Parts: sequence; structure tokens; C-alpha cells
Amino acid sequence: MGDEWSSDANEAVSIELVEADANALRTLHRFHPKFTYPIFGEEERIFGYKALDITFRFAAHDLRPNCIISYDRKFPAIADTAALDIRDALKDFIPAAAFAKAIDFEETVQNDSSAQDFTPPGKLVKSYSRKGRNFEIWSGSLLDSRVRETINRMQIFISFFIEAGTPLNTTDADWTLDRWTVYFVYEKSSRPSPPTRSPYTFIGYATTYRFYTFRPRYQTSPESGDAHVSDIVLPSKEEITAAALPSRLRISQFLILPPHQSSGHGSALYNSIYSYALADSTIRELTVEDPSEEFDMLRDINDWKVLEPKFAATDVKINTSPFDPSQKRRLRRLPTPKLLPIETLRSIRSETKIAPRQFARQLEMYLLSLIPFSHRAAGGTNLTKLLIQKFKTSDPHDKSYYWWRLILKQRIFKKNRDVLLQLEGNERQQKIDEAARAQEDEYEKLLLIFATSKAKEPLKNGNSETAGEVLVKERKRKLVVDEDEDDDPNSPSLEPDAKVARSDGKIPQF
Ligand SMILES: CC(=O)SCCNC(=O)CCNC(=O)[C@H](O)C(C)(C)COP(=O)(O)OP(=O)(O)OC[C@H]1O[C@@H](n2cnc3c(N)ncnc32)[C@H](O)[C@@H]1OP(=O)(O)O
Repeated sequence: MGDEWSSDANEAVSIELVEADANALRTLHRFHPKFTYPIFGEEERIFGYKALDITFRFAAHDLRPNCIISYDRKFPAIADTAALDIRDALKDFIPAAAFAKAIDFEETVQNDSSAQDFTPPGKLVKSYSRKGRNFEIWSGSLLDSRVRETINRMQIFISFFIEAGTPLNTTDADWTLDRWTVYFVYEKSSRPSPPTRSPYTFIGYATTYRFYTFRPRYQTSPESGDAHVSDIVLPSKEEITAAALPSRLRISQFLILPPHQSSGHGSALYNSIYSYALADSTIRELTVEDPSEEFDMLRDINDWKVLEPKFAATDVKINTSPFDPSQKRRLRRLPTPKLLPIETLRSIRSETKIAPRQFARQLEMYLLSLIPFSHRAAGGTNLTKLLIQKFKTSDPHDKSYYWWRLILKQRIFKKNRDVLLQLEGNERQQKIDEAARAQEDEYEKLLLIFATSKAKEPLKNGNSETAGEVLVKERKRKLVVDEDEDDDPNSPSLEPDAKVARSDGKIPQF
């Protein structure tokens, strides 16, 4: 009985963007959700129907929703076993108006005399063109009723496309609502259209939230010379608005609808939010809530375009000789302030407002990119030799790479300190090594993507390939070889630098 009456929810559900046309509504795009587990449960299955179809239609401009549920047969209830009440399952995810009759929805959208004058909610913050088509980004506070209405209409997209995403509470107090800003991406068409069709089509959106950041002011005691936090005088509620307080801006939800992905809209939206954060003197840094892998990629690519030129302009690099050569020493602790230009980095971070972990990742990637490929694990460097010679190796690139690996491991250790200190020495060492290796592989892949997009000019020797393509081929080959070697249980460990973690529960000494 089970399978026969059970449907895959991700296939049964479809989403359509529709617009008015000469005689009837026209479907611009039709696609399926990526996830339905928040609505239909972990298994993403719906019990009790044959040939089930749940279509959500949205007016392409104002996102007025309509839900049509159809099926050939419904399971007749037997004792406690009954077909899922689909409307009940959906009621917390879509406004009740979405269940209006299909014909009423069609007539409303088809005959909407205000559609021609529709503009997206909020104010226009950016216009851009791609392949001859025009796009606009609008933004507004969640306090704005049009912004709220649009969010309420399409909140179900969060459950459909953002893993572990939760819908916004649009009924919060005004004070809280005003801390949310919503950004909408729309295409603005210039093609001739019937009088009831809007030139605007929804492409995607993002939300940001302002967190107040406490910045203590220190006073130095004239007697002892000690610094202490000065008295805190909070401004009265009437004097302040959320937008005026020192804040950290967090990107909370970010979505480009599937038919429009991989066309640069995510980058345009991210850069709009980033430009806003840069221009607003009350915002100290831009953070992201629980980013997906795809979002990390988008963020890495765009942050690299900001940070790489700044690192290059200030000659950021690893100081490969942090010790006085006349002194004989064993490495006890990583001499970070001697290895890296800490003040320069602090100033770049504060100027670019990139959050600490993301900044550290970008810096590590940049420092890795300065080391010639043949001196990195992915390029086949002799790690066994390097780990015997350590920082005493005579080759400056090998030295850089030795220090680079320790800088990375130190960050991994600090980030996971509490968990790692609960492990035995060897296991802790192994965990750090594994995490460092995975991180390094990820950096290599990203550097490859950066190199590919940068090196687009053809080679000068008559070869039709570009410098980027040659580099990509070369590195892909090396990466695959290394992955295969890692899978071989008989291959020697590449990570014998056991001093990274100690077994006595203390902070590792380097
Ligand atoms: C905070 C959160 O909400 S996290 C959740 C984020 N949202 C989701 O995961 C929902 C589903 N996914 C999406 O909405 C979209 O895919 C996003 C937002 C992640 C990305 O938006 P898109 O419009 O597809 O990104 P866009 O086309 O701008 O690509 C960004 C860059 O990444 C590059 N890129 C993306 N994927 C790859 C890849 N696999 N390999 C190489 N380059 C890639 C693109 O080429 C582009 O580079 P460019 O700017 O140099 O041309």
C-alpha cells in the first residue's frame, strides 16, 4: 500500500512564475523545489494520493501567490491511516489567500490595471545589465508594509531552497522589524507588453539584519595606570534608531531563483549589500548566517576581488626568517607577530569590513598563492623532506610553505580548541591534520577558479589555449594524483609534524 500511495514531494511540487499576456496568463518559468522536508517531513514524501500535483503560481512582479492541488485518487481513510491534509501542512508557509480559486487568481493577474505602474518595494539601489537585459536591485526596511507583504507572499522559497533556513517573523515589534533590510533583484523588461503586464520580473532576494555591537571605551587610571571600561551611558530609546547604532550586518537569507542562477545575479546582489556595508559608517563588519557551500563560493570569489589587490598593494607575505639566525632554537610557539604584518592586516580588515574568519581564509589563500605551485602539496613538493628540515630548510619557498601550514593549523586549533582538547594527543593531531588538508584542497580549487577567470588572454606562442586553461589542466592532473595517494592506506603519512598538538591537554606549542 505504502509506495503506491506515496509521492516524492520534491517532484510533486512545482513553482511557476506567471504574467499577464494577450488572452491568458503566460508561464515564464517552471521549476521544482530543492527541499520540502520543512513542510512534508524528513523523508520528503506525501502519503495518500495518486498522480499528485501541487503547483504554486506567483505573479512574476508582485509575487501574488496561488496554490493548486490536484490528484487522480485520494486514499480512503482506514482507521488511523489517512491521506496527508496538504492544505493544513502548508498553512504556516504560505498566506491563506494563496488557496483562492485558480480562476480568481488568473483574472486578478490578467486584469491588474496597476501592473504597468508597479515598482518593486523599497528604493532603487543599483541597476546593471547582462547580455543586453536590464536588472535592478531595490531595498527597503521590513517596517515598510510593501516589503513585508512581498516577503509574506514568498517566504515559502526559504523552505524550498535554503537548507535549514527559517522564515522571518514579520509580526515582530517595529523596533525589531526595522533592523531587517530586504534586497530584491528584478529584471526590468523594455519589450512591449499588454497594459496589465508589469515590466518587472522577480529574480531573487536577500535579507540582512543589524546586530548592535558593543564598543567599550577604555579609561586609564591616573594612579595605577591600568585601563578599565569607562562608565556606560546608554542613550534613551527616543534618541536612538537601529540604523544609527554601531552594528555588525548579517546576511541572513540569500536566494537567486533556479532559472536565474549562475548568471551573475548573486554576485550583483552580494556586492550591493557589501557596498552598502562599506558606505555606512555605523557598520563594522559584514557576516553571513550559516552559509551554504554555493554561497561560500560566491562570497569567496567576490571577497577575493576586494582583498587580493589590497594584500598585493601592501606586500603582505610571510616573513620566512622570524628568528635571529645566530640563536639556536626549537620551535615552541608559533611566532605569528613576527611571521605576519599584523598591523597592516588589522588595518585592511577594518577598512574592508570583512568578518574575521572569512578574512583569515582569504589571507591564507593569498599567502598560499604566493608560494610557487611546485613547492605546495598539490604541486608535488617533498613533504617528508620538508617536515624533517622544518623552518631550517634552505629553500625560501619551502620555508614559506612550512610556516603557511602552521599558520593554517593554528587557526584550525584555535577555532576548535574546546573540542580538540578533549581528544588524546594522536587523535587530536590527526583531526587537525585532516582539517588542514581538506582546507588546503579547498584553497587549491578556489585558486584554480580565480586563475581560470583571470587568465583569459591567449598564449603568445601560437597556442590557441589561454594561460588559464594550461594552468587548469596542469593543476587538475596534480590534484587528482594527490587525492589518489591519500586514499592509499600504505602511503606514508604526509603530516608527521607531531608538535602541533600535545597530549597533556595544553595549547599546542609550535
Ligand atoms: C546566507 C544564506 O542564505 S546561505 C544560502 C544561499 N542560498 C542558496 O544556497 C540557495 C540556492 N542557491 C542560490 O540562490 C544561488 O545559487 C547563490 C545565491 C548561491 C549564487 O547565486 P548565483 O546568481 O548563482 O551566483 P553567480 O552567478 O553570481 O556566481 C557567482 C560566481 O561564482 C562562480 N561560480 C559559481 N559556482 C561555481 C563553480 N562551481 N565553479 C566555478 N565558478 C563558480 C560564478 O562563475 C561567478 O563568478 P564570476 O562572478 O567571477 O562570474
